[in-house]
Amino acid sequence: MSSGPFYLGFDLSTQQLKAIVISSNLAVISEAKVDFDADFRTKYGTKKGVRINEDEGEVYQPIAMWVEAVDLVLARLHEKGCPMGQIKGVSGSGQQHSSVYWNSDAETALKSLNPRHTLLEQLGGVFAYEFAPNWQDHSTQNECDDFDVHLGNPQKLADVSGSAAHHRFTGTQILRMRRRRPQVYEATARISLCSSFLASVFLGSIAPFDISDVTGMNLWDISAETWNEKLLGLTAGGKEGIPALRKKLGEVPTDGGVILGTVSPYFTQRFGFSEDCRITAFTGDNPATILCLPLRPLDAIVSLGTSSTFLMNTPNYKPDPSYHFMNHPTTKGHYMFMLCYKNGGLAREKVRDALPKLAADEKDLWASFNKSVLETPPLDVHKDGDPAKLGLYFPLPEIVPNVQAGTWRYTHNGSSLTEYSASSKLGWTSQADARIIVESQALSMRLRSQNLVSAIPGQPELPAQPRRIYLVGGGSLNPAIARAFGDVLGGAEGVYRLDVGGNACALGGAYKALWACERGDGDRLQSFDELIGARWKEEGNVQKVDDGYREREYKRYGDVLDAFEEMESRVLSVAKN
Ligand SMILES: Nc1ncnc2c1ncn2[C@@H]1O[C@H](COP(=O)(O)OP(=O)(O)O)[C@@H](O)[C@H]1O
Ligand SMILES: O=C(CO)[C@@H](O)[C@H](O)COP(=O)(O)O
Repeated sequence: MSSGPFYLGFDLSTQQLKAIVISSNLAVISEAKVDFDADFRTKYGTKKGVRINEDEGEVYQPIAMWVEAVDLVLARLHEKGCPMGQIKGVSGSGQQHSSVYWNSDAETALKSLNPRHTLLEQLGGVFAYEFAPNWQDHSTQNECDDFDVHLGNPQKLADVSGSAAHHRFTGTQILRMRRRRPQVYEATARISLCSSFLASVFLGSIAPFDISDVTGMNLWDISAETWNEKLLGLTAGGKEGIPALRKKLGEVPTDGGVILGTVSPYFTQRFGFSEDCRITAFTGDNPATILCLPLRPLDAIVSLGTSSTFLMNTPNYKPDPSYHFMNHPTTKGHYMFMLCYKNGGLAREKVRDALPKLAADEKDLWASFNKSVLETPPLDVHKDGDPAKLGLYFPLPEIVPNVQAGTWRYTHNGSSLTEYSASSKLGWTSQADARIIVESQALSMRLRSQNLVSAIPGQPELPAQPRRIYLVGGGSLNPAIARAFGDVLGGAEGVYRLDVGGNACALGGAYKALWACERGDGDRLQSFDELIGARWKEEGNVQKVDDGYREREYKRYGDVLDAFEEMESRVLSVAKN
């Protein structure tokens, strides 16, 4: 094992709490995780990590479950022999947008944690609301409507805050909390995001928001680097409510590498952390993902977790209501471009579960799904003249585009788009669905990112496309998905999978802790890219899993992009009527 110092990164995602420990030279030393459904079974009443109130569109998670998971994941790291005493810095990530409402006892309780008792025993009573709205929550349509008009229109809101109003964005969630549960809003002393909640537990004091994660709230003015007064007024119910809301939100340090303090004595005494182990700002899971490798402009990351996201690092701020721009978590003047789909992993699982079972499925849950994807030709066009198949598979209401749940199947014969009907002579098998859902997710990403890609320097003969596509998240383990994403999205240098693919956000968190602790200062201050870029080696960290750009396929999918867009608008216009 390498010798210390070591750095610890967390990821508090929808279904799990993951931890990863790395050395200064970026070697992975130890990993552990808690899976909410598997480890806590029925204790918290969650399914796929969340609870749902269908009537109101609320999707939420018990905070007690997160609190209990912190002790458990650390106990697991400890049992594995992880040298806790040599951990010099801690950071991490949390699912974005999710909010925690602390009451006025919280600060004192965090400061006086007793290592002889569990966190859960001591933090049970410090929340004004015992649940955290999950990013899949869609209870805030009225609040989104209010946000979208408050600065004039959705584009103006996107210009200021990086995004138009979204159900899961924290500003709309806080506004709904004030309207729907005014007693909770009143009793709330501080509000955290999931990321700053986790940082607070380690710090033993309520931690500020991170400069990147704060841009997932619809409240932060990105260019002014401060809260937007008008949006605070809307959320607080008028000008007079703004000071109280500001207090709940706190100050936001603009430096992503800020050291917040040292670890709470609870962790030194209970798990053997060193007293000088430093806590740095925790960020969102997507911002942390772009920190898991030195990501150049024109590289793209596709995260295939519960949600699917498409991420790029760019110096160009070009906000639009249909996607998100967020502050880069470490690099001032850079932004994270993001598309976020609610129907990612769970939608693919639904299609997978409808397939006829194969013997191979006993060993690999994805065997029949993968066979179907690989044996179905692009767009299910078996021979010249067959129409292309296009579909949208949204078991949950979708974010991109903002449409209700449903499944839609269309065919396109080169000039016209027709809704598929079961009575059509043309067959549409469940095997075709496997290929079409994966293509559809990638086509949506290609459609919306086309203005961000350009010709690759040194390869002017290639059409504009990402240079590399990196796959991360649970679905990155899947070779058939890698192949189909390469077919649709290209990737001039290929499609790569991160070796800790399911743990990319936690790894990005660990790199952030390392950078914050070792970046130096004054004239010797190193940027994240300089520090991590100099230590990061491709070998052992990423594997090429697909060639990416194939001229014929890339063109074939390019030819149906307009039809795909048209299918989305038809679905949207029917949904609106
Ligand atoms: N071999 C695989 N093929 C496709 N999807 C997979 C595979 N293994 C895991 N997954 C998907 O990964 C998802 C979990 O990914 P993960 O990144 O851990 O999620 P999260 O961070 O949202 O909790 C599951 O919903 C599952 O559908
Ligand atoms: O809402 C978003 C991004 O805007 C989601 O990407 C969440 O950040 C959670 O993602 P998982 O990692 O749990 O899938």
